Amino acid sequence: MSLPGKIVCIGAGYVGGPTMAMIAKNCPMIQVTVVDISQPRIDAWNSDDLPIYEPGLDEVVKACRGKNLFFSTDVDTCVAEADIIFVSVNTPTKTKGIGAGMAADLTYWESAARGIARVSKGYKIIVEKSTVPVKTAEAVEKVLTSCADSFFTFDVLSNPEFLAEGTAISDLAKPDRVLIGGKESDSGRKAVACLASVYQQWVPKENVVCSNLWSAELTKLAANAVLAQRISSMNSLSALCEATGADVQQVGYAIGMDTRIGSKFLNASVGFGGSCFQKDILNLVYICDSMGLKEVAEYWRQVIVMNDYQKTRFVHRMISTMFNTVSNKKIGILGFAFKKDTGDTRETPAIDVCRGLLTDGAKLDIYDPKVKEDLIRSELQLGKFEWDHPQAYANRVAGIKDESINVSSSAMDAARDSHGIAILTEWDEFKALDYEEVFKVMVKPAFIFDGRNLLDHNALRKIGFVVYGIGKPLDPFVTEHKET
Ligand SMILES: NC(=O)c1ccc[n+]([C@@H]2O[C@H](COP(=O)([O-])OP(=O)(O)OC[C@H]3O[C@@H](n4cnc5c(N)ncnc54)[C@H](O)[C@@H]3O)[C@@H](O)[C@H]2O)c1
Ligand SMILES: O=c1ccn([C@@H]2O[C@H](COP(=O)(O)OP(=O)(O)O[C@H]3O[C@H](CO)[C@@H](O)[C@H](O)[C@H]3O)[C@@H](O)[C@H]2O)c(=O)[nH]1
Repeated sequence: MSLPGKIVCIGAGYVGGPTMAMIAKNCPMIQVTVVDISQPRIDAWNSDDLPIYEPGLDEVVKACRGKNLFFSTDVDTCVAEADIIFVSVNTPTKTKGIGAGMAADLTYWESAARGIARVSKGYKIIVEKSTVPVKTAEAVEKVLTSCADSFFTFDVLSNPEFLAEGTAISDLAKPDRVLIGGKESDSGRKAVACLASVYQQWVPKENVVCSNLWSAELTKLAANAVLAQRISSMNSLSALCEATGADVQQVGYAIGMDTRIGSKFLNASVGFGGSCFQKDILNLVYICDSMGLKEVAEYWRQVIVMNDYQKTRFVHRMISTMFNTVSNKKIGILGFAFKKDTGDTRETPAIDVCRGLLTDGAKLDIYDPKVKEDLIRSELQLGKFEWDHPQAYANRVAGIKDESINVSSSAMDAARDSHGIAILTEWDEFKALDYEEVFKVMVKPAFIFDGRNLLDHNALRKIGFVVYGIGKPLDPFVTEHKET
């Protein structure tokens, strides 16, 4: 199967940028262009300060940019010239209308498809890279057939992306699998083989899996649902551990040794975040509901219910431990990103925890090594699901007062004069802090609420801290959690 000459990707985001950089790196004979409607984003991709932080990304981009990797806002020309068009635009949760708060908003997808139809001639392969509801390929096909020139022929493939942020480059370099779904027709099979040949430049053949279109679309939602379900399962057990004196890390370790279960994704936490898990599960629940599968919808909905419960539980635990009031108390928030090694704050549990504390009158001092002050402030003011809608920054949430929030440039500054510290992201640098010094600068009793079970709790207790860890036996000082 001959390789394509030119690939374009519509959407220069967390997926489009790194994925295309990896294709460019491994396929020097292919010209890869990433296009976007956002001029600032493209400018950043063309600069030394890339728009996203991802370990190893700078090196890959710098090695290929200007050779066979390009970033451009000239969407029409690049699409017209490409043999394969990846579509990696955002597919956020709808904020209004039918399915608001649940269904995927396909506005950006449809607009990309109409753009392709407008400028395309000859034969092209259109690849769904965005996470989309099952049967989106059918809708895309209808848009392309009704809007395009009669000289345009195409195949639509589903090639969902499974990279995780923070490890995107290593995930892309050695993916567990690459999944390609296509139509079971001659043309569909050829298109699948063509895309597979691109990945096979660096991914072993046996790791490139082919399926029908609908299986590939559903697999993406299912994979995220199952991963998130494991975390919610452990988080539910963490509440039981605290009630019984069991230790969720010991439980997770022992069940993970069962090879049928496996050890990954069993860490209880303050809650899962990120742009995908909640959005994709809500989408799955909406699809099940739409198909009349109420019990199935309810089953998956519980994964989100448990995640929300965990974030609320953490805030309640903090407040009840600090003598049932945080009013006017300074609290240091260490970590705002949804996980370490990323500056991404989309759906980070820190938003809900911070809002919960602010509602109870706390003064927050927030530090994250990779998240800038403006982003922290706007995240705390945006309505639910609005982060992925470009127009949303105009509609700030009323009631969050800027003066209740300070953003510091070091963990020590955030901790100074605080009554308590909450660890909300598992950044390595929080493990290396000098906690003797931290203890000295805090108000006593000094509380640490470890939302990631990152620190050595016994060592902290020896210094004098009162410590709460998710799902860990309770410090005698920590009051029993009571729902209010
Ligand atoms: N972030 C992840 O780790 C991840 C992983 C796997 C899958 N996904 C899925 O991939 C998709 C993209 O996610 P992301 O995190 O990269 O989003 P993102 O918001 O970072 O990037 C999307 C980009 O698409 C651009 N865009 C929107 N409409 C456009 C159009 N018509 N023409 C050109 N550009 C357009 C936006 O300006 C934006 O820069 C989503 O469906 C997401 O669910 C994300
Ligand atoms: O044991 C665990 C593992 C993760 N998390 C949290 O879960 C969230 C998601 O983490 P992770 O899955 O590592 O990052 P994402 O970048 O959101 O990646 C997920 O979502 C992507 C977008 O769909 C998929 O491509 C990936 O396969 C899938 O792992 C983060 O808040 C983590 O802190 C836990 O609380 N406990």
